[in-house]
Amino acid sequence: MTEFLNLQHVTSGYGETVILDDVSLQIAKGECVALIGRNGMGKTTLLSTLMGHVPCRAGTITLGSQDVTHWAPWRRSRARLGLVPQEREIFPSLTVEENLTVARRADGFTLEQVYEWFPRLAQRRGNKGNQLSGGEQQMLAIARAMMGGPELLLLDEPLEGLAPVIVDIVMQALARIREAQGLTMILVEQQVMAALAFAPRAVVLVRGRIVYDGPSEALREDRATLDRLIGVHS
Ligand SMILES: Nc1ncnc2c1ncn2[C@@H]1O[C@H](COP(=O)(O)OP(=O)(O)OP(=O)(O)O)[C@@H](O)[C@H]1O
Repeated sequence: MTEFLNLQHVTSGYGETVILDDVSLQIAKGECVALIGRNGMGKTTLLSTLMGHVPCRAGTITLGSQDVTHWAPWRRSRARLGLVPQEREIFPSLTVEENLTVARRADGFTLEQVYEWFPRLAQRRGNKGNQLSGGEQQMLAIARAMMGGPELLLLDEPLEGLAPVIVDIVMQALARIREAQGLTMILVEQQVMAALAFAPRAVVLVRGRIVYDGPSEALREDRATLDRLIGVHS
């Protein structure tokens, strides 16, 4: 496997508190990984550590051939790390199109391209951020991240609070983006079955440590392990 992202013995946390504890993880270019676990197990902290919003206290993070362990967040974005944050963080007083164009990079994707992935956004292009439904805001958050031309896209609970029909639209768009661009993705999601169906590989965090790293399908079929590690009953 040619590693694209390589975490070696990464430890990070907040103040005195250690959250990620000696995490080692290698992800190849084009891979899609579901990062799952119960509430508070460190999934968002892992994404924040990758983005540089939470400092890495020990260990190393390499992206491509570059050691980014101590890089500032803006430098990591420039190195093509893209984040779709849980809070979406779209600009409420800007239109859809303005939200997208402020995030545009010369070597990122075009408006036409993201509208092709999300036709609903094309229809709403003149609407302000605060006039969008939750699903449209989520589509905009993903589309905006794509305007930056990421090679590694980190998604923090993109399905949270969405109606099932919108979940399908968002997942289909993500699948199209992945296929077309060979994008590497880490998907943090509480909708575990949807995440396991989408991503071929699953990583499970329990109290800041990786306790499972393997095929999603094996985990989907092993309800006892899923229940023990994540608490999935259905
Ligand atoms: N800014 C912060 N300051 C202090 N502690 C924090 C901060 N953010 C998160 N934590 C703590 O870190 C631990 C891991 O939180 P994190 O948000 O990474 O978990 P998670 O797996 O993403 O959970 P969830 O599924 O609920 O979002 C939790 O105990 C949480 O309370």
